[in-house]
Amino acid sequence: MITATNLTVRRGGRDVVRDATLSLEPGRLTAICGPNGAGKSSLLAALAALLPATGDLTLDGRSIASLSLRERARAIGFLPQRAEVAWDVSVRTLVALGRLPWCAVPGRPARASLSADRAAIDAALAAMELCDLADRPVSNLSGGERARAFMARVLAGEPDWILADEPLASLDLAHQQRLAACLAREAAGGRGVVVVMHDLATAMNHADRVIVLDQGRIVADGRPQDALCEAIIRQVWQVDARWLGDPGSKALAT
Ligand SMILES: Nc1ncnc2c1ncn2[C@@H]1O[C@H](COP(=O)(O)OP(=O)(O)OP(=O)(O)O)[C@@H](O)[C@H]1O
Repeated sequence: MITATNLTVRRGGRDVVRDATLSLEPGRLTAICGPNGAGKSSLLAALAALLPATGDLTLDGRSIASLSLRERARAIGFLPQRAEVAWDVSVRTLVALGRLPWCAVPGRPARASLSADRAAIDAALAAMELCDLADRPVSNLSGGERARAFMARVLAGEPDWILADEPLASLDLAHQQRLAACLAREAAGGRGVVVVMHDLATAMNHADRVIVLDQGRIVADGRPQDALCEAIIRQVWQVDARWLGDPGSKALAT
């Protein structure tokens, strides 16, 4: 379980996440929603201990700050909103970099065999439908293909937790649906999955829980139908919207 107590993130002289207190459970897909600038990316990065924050942050009862970088990287796979490659590599190499936390370093044995590494890389490439693109340089990919390659890098690491910042943003409709279903399956299989997303219908239809942030504060946290009810949407996004359709395939009319 990831537990944050009074987590506050200060950036540019302002508190952009204020007093966030929440417990995230494994085996669930949690969506973080909110308007632009609400603090979603800042909260996600702080939950992964990638951004300085005040307050308490623990993973299974241990302070995340006290974990080694390797332990942290094995536990939490983080997908930033704007992932970059330092130099141009093939898709397969990029995805293989997700295995780094499992590699041997002097004095410490690897916890995964080469065949386990290969299997994890192949599974991640297949899950993100990248097998045909595996030998292409990342620089030659389209925006959506590139986004899937970075997601595959996270999946290849087989982390206990997947924290992904807008992984659906540049995907076409079919790939959005398939990635949302993939993340829901990862959660059903026991991983903790936390995803920042703007598409409220995807959050409504796929998430087990939705956290709504507004101006750095958590203003709703619960089942999608409660946290994303029409009154909250009006209050937070200032849009008159109506949910249509049946549970699992709802659409938002504005
Ligand atoms: N490096 C930074 N320095 C100063 N302020 C920052 C920095 N990064 C973000 N901010 C500010 O922090 C606030 C929260 O930003 P954050 O990226 O967490 O929002 P967000 O909810 O993820 O937004 P979006 O939906 O636009 O991605 C914003 O007001 C933003 O301008």
